[in-house]
Amino acid sequence: MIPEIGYKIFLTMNTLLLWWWEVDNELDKLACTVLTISVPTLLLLWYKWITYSRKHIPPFPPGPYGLPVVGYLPFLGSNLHERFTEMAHRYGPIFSLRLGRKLHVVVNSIDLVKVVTRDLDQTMANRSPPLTALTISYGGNGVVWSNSNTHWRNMRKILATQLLSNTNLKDCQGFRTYEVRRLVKEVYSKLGTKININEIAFKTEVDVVTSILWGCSKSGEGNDSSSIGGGFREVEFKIVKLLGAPNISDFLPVVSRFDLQGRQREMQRQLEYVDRIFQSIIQGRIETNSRKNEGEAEEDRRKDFVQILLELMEQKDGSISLDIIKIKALLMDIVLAATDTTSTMVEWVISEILNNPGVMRKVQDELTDVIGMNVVQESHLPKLTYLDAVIKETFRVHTPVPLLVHRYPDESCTVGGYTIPKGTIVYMNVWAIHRDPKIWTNPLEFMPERFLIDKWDYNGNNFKFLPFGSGRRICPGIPLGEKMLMYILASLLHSFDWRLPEDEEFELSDEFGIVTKKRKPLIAIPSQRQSDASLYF
Ligand code: HEM
Repeated sequence: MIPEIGYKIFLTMNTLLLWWWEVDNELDKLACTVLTISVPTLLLLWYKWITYSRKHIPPFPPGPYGLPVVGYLPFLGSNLHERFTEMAHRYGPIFSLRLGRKLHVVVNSIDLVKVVTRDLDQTMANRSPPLTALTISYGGNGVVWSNSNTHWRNMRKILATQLLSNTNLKDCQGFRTYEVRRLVKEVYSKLGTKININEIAFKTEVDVVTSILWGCSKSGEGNDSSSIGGGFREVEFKIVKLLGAPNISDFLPVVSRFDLQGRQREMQRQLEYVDRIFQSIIQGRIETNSRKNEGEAEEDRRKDFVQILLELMEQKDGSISLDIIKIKALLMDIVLAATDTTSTMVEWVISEILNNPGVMRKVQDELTDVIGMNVVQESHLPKLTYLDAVIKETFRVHTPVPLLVHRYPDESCTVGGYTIPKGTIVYMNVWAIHRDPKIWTNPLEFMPERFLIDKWDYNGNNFKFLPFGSGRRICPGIPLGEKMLMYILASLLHSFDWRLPEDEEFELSDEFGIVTKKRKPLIAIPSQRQSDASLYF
């Protein structure tokens, strides 16, 4: 049977060959010869090229297998930063995992973070906002979730020159002093009672930030007529939780319109709450401005950020294109980025100080030396080097944004010898770097002294220590964040002794989110530390 089939194939080939060479003139014969030689040669070359390039395109980073359709999603668990660190021990400093349809890559070493944020900073500068982030950022119209484009550059420029410049921060010193003094006064009125540290720090930070943003809408220092309101902390906590929670709609776009977990709807509700506040501030300001234009007497006051943005919006030279949506998106970014991070850090620092009596003693000794029997002022802050080291050590151990905000390459690239295809979500696990025993001695021990040796800052140039990120997407709010942390902590620790309530369990575990917080809120009891009661008013 088989020889018969072989014979038939041979006959067919023979017939085809005879037909191929059946030509009448010399020119056709030449064409046949050229084709007979060139087609197999080209095929051979093409085959060689494919096998060569397959061998020379680096592979994807190693990683676990997942299930069809959902990938590794069901196995992730909740504390992503810890899970990713465990996986790095297994798969190496760079690994990949498929979540639904999307490839995710996690980078866990200083060398590779340097590649992402320095060598490939431009390629990796985009974001791919989750759907909840798109909702809360008015469609990615702010800074945090915007791609690296002209709009993003303009927004960062406005932040750097109009909001966070040295001059503006200096001009706003009065707001900070007022709110921090108010905090001390409030705690003084509650001596001996249980206080939720995050709650009081959050309120102070929100009041400072909103004063800088729209202070001129407040009818005077201390008058809360345009305050963002008591319910805002709960709303912000929900927003931050939703931003960090995995959403099936992001991983399986085919089901996204059903919003199976209800996360986009929940975020929409939070947006509506905050939007009502922004709308009333902006609308009120537009009306005030138009009354001024009609000749109403103008007070000689510094311009707040909302006023600056509205004036930029009116500029017709086309250098910056702003509209009300973009203004609201920028306000949202600032309020969200500045407040929860700062209050979370105040809570972690005081927790670590309470957990380490030796550290508490040294902090208080320094405060006594530098400030003595006076009210804490911003001019004291640069002299508090030990407190500064305590804050940095807390950033290392309890990194509040442990995976930074992910990057999203706009073209395929190579990191650590592996291919990262265009459109991969890239996380930088700075939490793992901050606890890497190859980099830090006794990394799990709280030792502020390590930050007294050498010069450390938050500018993302020392890749061992990146609590604010690095590269072009580094946090622009460092000057304000750093100042507020020092000021609130110095004031709370100089004015009061703190102790833990006996009936409350104290522990230091965390709960993952885009801002990773203390799992159990810190409750502490203040007592008066300064004999002079006038220091509290
Ligand atoms: C303790 C306080 C703060 C911490 C720990 C913190 C941390 C961070 C981190 C880790 C990032 C992401 C960086 C990256 O992706 O590489 C970030 C981005 C950002 N932060 Fe902060 N931040 C703080 C305070 C502030 C303040 C006070 C502001 C504004 C007034 C602010 C505004 C922003 C903005 C707008 C971005 C997005 C930058 C971009 O995508 O280009 N942050 N922050």
